[in-house]
Amino acid sequence: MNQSKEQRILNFVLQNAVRGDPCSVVDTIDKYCSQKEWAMNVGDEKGKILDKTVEEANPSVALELGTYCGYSAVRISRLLKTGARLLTVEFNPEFAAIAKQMIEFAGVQDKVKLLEGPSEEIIPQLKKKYEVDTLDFVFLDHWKDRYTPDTILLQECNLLRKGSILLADNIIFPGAPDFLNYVRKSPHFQCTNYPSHLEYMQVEDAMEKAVFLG
Ligand SMILES: COCc1ccccc1-c1cc(O)c2[nH]cnc(=O)c2c1
Ligand SMILES: [Mg+2]
Repeated sequence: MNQSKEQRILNFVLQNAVRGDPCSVVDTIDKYCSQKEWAMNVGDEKGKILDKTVEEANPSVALELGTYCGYSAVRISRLLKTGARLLTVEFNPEFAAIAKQMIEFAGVQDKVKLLEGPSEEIIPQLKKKYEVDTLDFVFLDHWKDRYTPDTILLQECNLLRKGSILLADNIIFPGAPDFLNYVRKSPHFQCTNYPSHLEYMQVEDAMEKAVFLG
């Protein structure tokens, strides 16, 4: 049975990156996906915006929606302070299996908890099942049509606190117009747009930061 693209990405990392070195894993995925096969990792250009936002948030508890191969989970967790943790949600079981191995190879498994299932089912479980009080940082990088309902759900579940930082990928491409509308019109969010490019391409994209005001 021939391999998936995601399996090929993982294999390239296992053979070329340094075990236990998150930066080497991130750089190796970028090398493969810019030179051999495009894949929907946030990439290095938008990754630098992600890094800055994570450093600004300095989260004790972070949530990622959309793990894919684990690129941004490794990228985020490498910046977390001692004792801080990242919960990352992936709906696709094949992607989750790849990401689990990627996270373990990078050596960040003690900081990252991979939750497999639909975000709309997992978000309401975060407080009781995963012992979350509130989220300091949320990276939205899953299905664009879930950005708005999941942002509303996070509020309904009292998972945001004054100052919680949301960062959303793919604001332009594939695009999340309803999310942009929602957060920019809401009195509960202070928004900032970060123009960038689609990963590994010379196509316009952007990220949107939305700080919850309480
Ligand atoms: C499956 O489409 C892949 C694709 C094709 C063309 C342009 C953009 C994308 C794209 C890029 C991303 O960063 C993404 N991030 C998260 N969930 C996505 O579905 C996603 C899609
Ligand atoms: Mg994306």
